[in-house]
Order: sequence, then structure tokens, then C-alpha cells
Amino acid sequence: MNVFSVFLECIQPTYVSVFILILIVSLCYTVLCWRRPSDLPPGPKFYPIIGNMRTVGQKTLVGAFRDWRKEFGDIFSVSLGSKWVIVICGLENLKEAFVERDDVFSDRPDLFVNRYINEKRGIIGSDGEKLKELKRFTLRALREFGFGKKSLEENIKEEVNIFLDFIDETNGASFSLDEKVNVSISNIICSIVFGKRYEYDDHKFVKLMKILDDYISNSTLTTILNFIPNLRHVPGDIFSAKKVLSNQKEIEDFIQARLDEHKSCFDSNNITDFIDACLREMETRNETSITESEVRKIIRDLFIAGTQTTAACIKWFILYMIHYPDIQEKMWREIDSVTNSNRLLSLNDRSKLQYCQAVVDETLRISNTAPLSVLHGASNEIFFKGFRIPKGSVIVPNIDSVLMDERVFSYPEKFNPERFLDKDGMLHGTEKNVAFSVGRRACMGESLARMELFLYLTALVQRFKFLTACEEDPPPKIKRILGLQFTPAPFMLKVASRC
Ligand code: HEM
Repeated sequence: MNVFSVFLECIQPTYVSVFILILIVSLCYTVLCWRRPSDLPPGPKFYPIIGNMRTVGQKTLVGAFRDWRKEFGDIFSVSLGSKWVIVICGLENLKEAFVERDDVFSDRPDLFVNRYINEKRGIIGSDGEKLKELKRFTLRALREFGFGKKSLEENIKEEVNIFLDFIDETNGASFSLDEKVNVSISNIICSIVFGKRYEYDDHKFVKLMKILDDYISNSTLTTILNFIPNLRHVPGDIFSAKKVLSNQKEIEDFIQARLDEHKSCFDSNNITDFIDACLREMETRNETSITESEVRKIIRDLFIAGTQTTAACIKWFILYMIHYPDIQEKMWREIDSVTNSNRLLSLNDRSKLQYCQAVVDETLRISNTAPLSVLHGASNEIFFKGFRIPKGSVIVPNIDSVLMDERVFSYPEKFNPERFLDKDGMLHGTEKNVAFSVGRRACMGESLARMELFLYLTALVQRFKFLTACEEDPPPKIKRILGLQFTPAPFMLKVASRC
């Protein structure tokens, strides 16, 4: 006799019938009510409870969104778990939503990622008045240490030189970039925030870079957790919730250790980096949102957002240069005409290097690093473009829908810097390049990222020719791995020195 039959015997048959009836009625009710309200943006058919989760699980989200845009138009809705997700596509619509209606479309939604990973803290996880205060403080403090200013140029150049030396030491043998690019780029943020840099063979730091990589790649699966958060309790961690949370903990432990080091020798008369500036703020102001747990998250945001994105762009650039040797040559000739091959470039050279600047914009566009940006949330119900968008829905700024749209950029899969030059060879049309998103929540690090990319890309081409690892082989495949961002699949290469 099994447990179920014992249970049935113990209760009155009438109670059983009532229980089963209630169950059937509520199931029917759920199935019948599981319809898209007619005033919501259109979208694909979906199943009760799981919504469109099955389709999304079969393709990448980006691929599914491209198909649905063709079928349902620029604004469509998708049902994922318990949430309505409204996807906004096209340049004008992005501006209209995130710039003109930034009062409604600038929150972060209440999802697994924001509740359990961001804990609604830091820059990425906060909203409203607290976000304003955190952003104001963070930008002011970062600028004290050169963030986004020309004074940071020397730090960046130092890192560029170390990176060039690493490549030089490969002596024409084939190699892979691994996490060297990540360490190099991360060092720029580390020097501002922690006041120190790390060597390429610092095992602890390299391990941290790998954890960061893991964190970014595993976050595709967290999308499912976002919409059905109870899946985090499924044994065996098949949805990677425990892995993402433990990676998150390792990153924050590393940051906390730097905070503790700074606290132990803090001197308010000698403020040398961002952590010092935070400690000063905590010491001198009572009414401040800058608490230790907020600072830990702010640094985590800068660390993740400031490392992975730019490093991925540099890897994409090198990969594309192997495919497009003529573009390397064109860049090199422009650089040579300005420097006569006898000095390193500086940011002051930017205006004389229009083609190289167009290459930076084309790299940002084609890398398509954050194709679906960071998810937003609707703080109120709003009628947008004739559709009702319910309060609390998840809003996707679909950056991919602009960067890879052939109506905006012809032959979008082709690396073509000329698309950002006018007939006189001057930079133009860069406002269509929404790689950093638009509006109130647009990327805080755009100016730093642009400085880094200009100095790295030009120095790389000035010093090396990028080649396939084996002369007879075709260039490595352009394969995109989608986690929180698009990263190129690891590839081997070789360089020939130009000097
Ligand atoms: C190629 C490099 C980069 C790209 C493509 C990029 C792209 C983006 C995108 C698409 C967003 C989301 C905007 C939104 O929510 O609509 C974002 C947010 C952010 N980025 Fe970047 N980013 C880059 C580099 C950086 C760097 C170097 C830093 C700083 C060190 C940085 C710091 C941030 C921060 C703090 C946010 C959150 C802003 C907020 O929530 O209000 N990013 N970035």
C-alpha cells in the first residue's frame, strides 16, 4: 500500500472529490486566463506557466528576438515565467523610450539577478534617488583619480606597453590571448579603485579573471532563473544558481580584502584611490548612502563592467583584423603618416586619425558586446506607441536590433569602418552606434572605454601584423558565445613584428 492510498483512506471521499474539483477548476482557470491581454504589444504564442521559455531555451535570446521582430514589429511582448517582457527595437524607439520616457523606463526589474546577485545595491542594481546619489558620488570620486580624463592616459599607455611586450615575447609562435587582455584592461580600473595593478602571472588575480569569465558565461542560464526564481532550489544546480552565487561571493571577497587593507592604514590627509575616497565619505558624512555594502557592489560593478566589455572588444578587433588584413594596412599607413613610425600615439593625435577612430566605432558596433543591454523595468504603467506596458514589466533595450540592422548599417556582418566616414574621410554617423545604450542608464564608462580602445587598437597595429596561427589555415571562425555579453570563442593567432 503506498502513501497516496493511505492518505485517501484517511480522508473522507467527499473531501477528495472537492479537492480534485478545486484543482481542476484552478488549472482550467489558469490555462484560460493565460492569454496575452489585447492591449499589450503583440508577440509569439506561449504555453501556460512557462510562457515562451521553451523557444528561448532552444535558441539564443538574441536569435529568437531577431525572428520575432520580423514577425511582430519593433515592439513585441514575450511571456517568460511569471513576467511580461517587452522588447523595444530600432534606433528611434530606443531613444523615445529610454531618453524621452526615462522617467518610466529607467528602473531595474525585480528579478533573480537584481534580488539575489545585485541585492538591489550598487550602480547597476539601484534605482531612483539612491541611484542618483550613488552615481553622483562615484563619478565625482572616480574623476579625482583621472576616470574619463586625459590625465589617465599615462596609466593606460603603461598597460598597453606591457601588453605589447607580452605579444612580442611570443616571437612569431602561435598563441592565444587567454585572460591576458582581461588582466591588462582590469589593471586600469584596479589602479583607479585599489591603487594597484596585477602581473599577468599573479595566480590569484588570474583565477579571479577566470571566475569573472565564468560568471559572465553562466549568466545565460540565469535568465531562466530570473523568470522562475524557485528553480534555484532544484538539487544538483542544473540551472547554475549556486555557481553564479559562489562566483559572486569570490569576487566580493576579493573586493572586501582590498577594503580591509585600506581601512587598516586609512589616512584622511592622503587620499590616493577610489576606496580611500569612499572611506573619507563614510567618515565625514552621516547622511550618506555610501555604506560599506554599497561600496562593495559599486566596485564590483566597475570591475565587471569595466573589464569584460572592453577586453571582449579588443579580442573581437584582433579576430577581425586576421580576417581583414587590408584594414590593418590602412590603419598602419594612417598611423605612420602621423608618427613616422618613431613614437607612440597619444589621445591628442585622435583628430588626425579619422580612419582609426572609425575602426574603434566599427569594432564597438560589430562586437555587439551587450546585445540586449542590461534589463530595465517599467516603474509605472504606460501607453507607449499605442500599447499598454504594465507596471513591473521587464523592458529589453534591444541594442542588437540597431547594431545588426541592415537598414541602419548595410551588410552588418561585414567589418567596414568606412560606414563611419563621410565623403571627405571625416568621422560621421557615430550617433547611430548605440553600443553603450542610450538614456539615463547608458554606460557610465563610455569615455574611459573609448580612450582605452583608441590607445590599444592603434598601438597593436602600429607594432604588429595579426596573422592566422598556421599560414595554410583559414582565419579562425567568427563564433559568438552569449552569456551576459557576446564574447568571441577562444582562437589561436600569430603576429609578425612591424619594427
Ligand atoms: C566597450 C566597452 C563597454 C560597453 C560596450 C559597455 C556597454 C554598457 C551597456 C550596454 C550598459 C547598460 C546600459 C543600460 O542599462 O541601458 C552599460 C552599463 C554600465 N557600464 Fe558599461 N560598457 C563598456 C565599458 C564600461 C567601462 C569601462 C565601465 C567603467 C569602468 C563601465 C561601467 C558601466 C556601469 C557602471 C554601468 C551601469 C549604469 C547604470 O546602471 O546606470 N562600462 N555599459
